[in-house]
Amino acid sequence: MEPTVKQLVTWLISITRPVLAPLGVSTLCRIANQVLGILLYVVPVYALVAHAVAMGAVDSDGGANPPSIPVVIGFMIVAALAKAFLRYLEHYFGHLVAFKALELIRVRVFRDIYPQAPAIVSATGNRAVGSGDMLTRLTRDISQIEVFFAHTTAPVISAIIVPTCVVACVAVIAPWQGLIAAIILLIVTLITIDTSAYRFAVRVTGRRGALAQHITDSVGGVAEVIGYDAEQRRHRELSELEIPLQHDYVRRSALVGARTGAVAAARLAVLFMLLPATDNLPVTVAAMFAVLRCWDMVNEVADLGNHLSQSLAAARRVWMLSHAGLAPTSGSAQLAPHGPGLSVEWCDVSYTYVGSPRPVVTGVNLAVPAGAWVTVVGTTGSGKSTLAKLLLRYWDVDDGAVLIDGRDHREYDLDSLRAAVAVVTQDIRAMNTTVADNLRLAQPTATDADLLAALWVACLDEEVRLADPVGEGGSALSGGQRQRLSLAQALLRGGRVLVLDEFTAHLNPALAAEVRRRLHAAHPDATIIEIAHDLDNITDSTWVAVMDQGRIVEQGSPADLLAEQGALYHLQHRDQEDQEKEEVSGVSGMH
Ligand SMILES: Nc1ncnc2c1ncn2[C@@H]1O[C@H](COP(=O)(O)OP(=O)(O)OP(=O)(O)O)[C@@H](O)[C@H]1O
Repeated sequence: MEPTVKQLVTWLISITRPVLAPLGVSTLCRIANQVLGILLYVVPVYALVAHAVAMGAVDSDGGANPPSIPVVIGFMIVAALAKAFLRYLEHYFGHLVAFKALELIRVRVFRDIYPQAPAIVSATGNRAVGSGDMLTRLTRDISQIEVFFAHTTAPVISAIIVPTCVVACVAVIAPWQGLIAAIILLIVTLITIDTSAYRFAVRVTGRRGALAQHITDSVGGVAEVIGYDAEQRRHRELSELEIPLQHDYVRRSALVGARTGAVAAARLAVLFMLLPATDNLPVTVAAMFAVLRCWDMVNEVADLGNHLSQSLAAARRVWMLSHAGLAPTSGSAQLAPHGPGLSVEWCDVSYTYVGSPRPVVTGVNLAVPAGAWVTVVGTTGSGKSTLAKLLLRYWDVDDGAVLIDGRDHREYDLDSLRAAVAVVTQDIRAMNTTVADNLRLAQPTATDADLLAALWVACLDEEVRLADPVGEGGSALSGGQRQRLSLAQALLRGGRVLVLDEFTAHLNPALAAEVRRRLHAAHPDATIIEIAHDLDNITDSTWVAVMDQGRIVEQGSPADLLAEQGALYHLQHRDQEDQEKEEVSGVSGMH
C-alpha cells in the first residue's frame, strides 16, 4: 500500500507529538530571529539614506528626518545580541526535537516490525523487503526523517509568516511597494515550487535500497562469490544498479541549476521595477532590502523542499515497513511455557505463500498427541517446514486451523505461544558472542547449571565451554555444533512442544542417536515434532506422516507403514540407494 504525503505527515506528527511543543518554541525563535535579521538590514539602510537626503547628497521628497546615528548603532548592538541568543535557542530546541523525534520514530518502528518477524524478511511480492534493504530503512532512512523536524518545519513556517508580515508592513507604509513586494515574492515562490522533487526522492531512495541489498548479499555470500569466481560479475551488477542513480542525479542537478538561474534573473528584473515605485527614497531602499531578505528566505525553502522530499521519501519507505500488515493478531489466552507436552493438531490446513502460483500445503490433517514423538517426512519442497512455520504463526493458515491443547492457536497470546513451542530450524544463525550469551537469548534467567544441562542433552558439553566465542553467525562452530547449540537453546526455552527441523542433519549416525537418546531421557513428557530427510531413525517415532506436494499421503506407526510398503517404504529405499551411491562415489565425507 502506498501512503499519500498527507498520510505520511500525519503519521510522523502522531508519533512525535511529545516534541511538538519544543518544535513550536524553535519556530518562534526562528521567526523572531529573522525579523531581527531584517531590521538589522533595514534600519541602518534607512538611516544612511535618510542622512544622505538630509545632507542633500541625494534628492527625495520624503525622509529628510534622519534618526540619530548613536541610537541606530545602539539598536544594532542590542538586536545583534538578541539575534544571536535567539539563534542559539532555535538550534537548541531544533536539535532537541530532532534527536527526540528520531528516538520516538525508532522505538515505534521497531515495535511495529518485531511482531511481523520473521515474515517481514521472507515476504514475497510487493511486500518483499530484503535484509539489506531493511537495514537501510532502519538506519539511513530513519535518520533522514530527522530533516523533516530539525530543518524543515520551522524554516517553512517562518518563510510563510515572516515575508507575509514584511509585505503587510511595507503595504501600510507604502502601498505601491507593498503590492510590488507581494508580486515579487509570489513569483519567486512559484518558480521555486517543485512538485517533481518528491517523485525524484522516492525513485532515488528505492534505487539506494536495491544497491544496499546487493552489497549485503555480496558480503553475506562472500564465500560463494569468491568460490564461484563471481567478483567481476557482482561488480558489474553493482555498476548497473549505480548508473541509473547517476543519471537521476545529473538530470536533477540540471533542473535545479536552471531554476536557480531563473530566480536570479527574476530578482534583477524585479529590483529595477521596484526602484521607481515611490518618490520617498529612504523608504524605497528600506523596502527593497526587506523584500530581498524575505526573498532569500523563500529561496532557502526551495532547497529545503528538496531535503523535505528526500525526508518524506525516506519516511515512505519506513512507513511501508511499519504498515506491511504481516503481524498476526495476538489472542488473549495464555499458555504456560513450562509443563508437560501439549497436543498439536493441524485440521484441514491449507496455505499459499503470497505470490506463489499454487498452495504449498493443502488439506493437511495431522494429530500429534501430548508427549508423542511424531516425524514428518517427504520429498524436498513438499511443505514440511511450512507446517512448522504455520504452527508458530510466522504466517496464518488460509484455511483450516491449528489446534494446541485442543484450542485454535490464534486464540493464544502470541508471546506465550512462542514460549511454549520451541523450534530448531534448518537455518541457524548464532549471535556473535559467547556460547552462554547465545543460550541465554532463549532463557535470560537460566543459571550456568541450566545451560550446562542443556548442552549435555545436545552432546555439546564436552566440545564447547560457556565462555567460548562462537564467531560471526556461529562461524567458529561446525555446522553440527551450531545445530546442537540451537537445540540447547530450544530446550532452555521450556519447549512443551519441540519442533526439530532436520536437527541431526549435520551429525554422524552415532552422535545423532546419542542426542536422540538424551533428549528422550531428559524430556520424556515433551511433544516432539521432527521434520526429517534422514529416515535411519524413523523407528524411534510413535507416528510418521509422509508429505508429497503439500499433502499428507500416508500416516501411521512406522512399523505399520513400512510393512504396507507404501510411500514411507519407497522413500526409505530411495534414501538407502542414494546413500549407497554416495558411498560408492566416495563423496560421503559429511558423515
Ligand atoms: N517464504 C516463502 N515464500 C514463498 N515460497 C516459499 C517460502 N518458503 C517456502 N516456500 C516454498 O514452499 C514450498 C515448500 O517449502 P518447505 O520449506 O515447506 O518445504 P520442505 O518440505 O520443508 O522442504 P525441504 O525438505 O527441502 O526443507 C517450496 O516450494 C518452497 O519453494
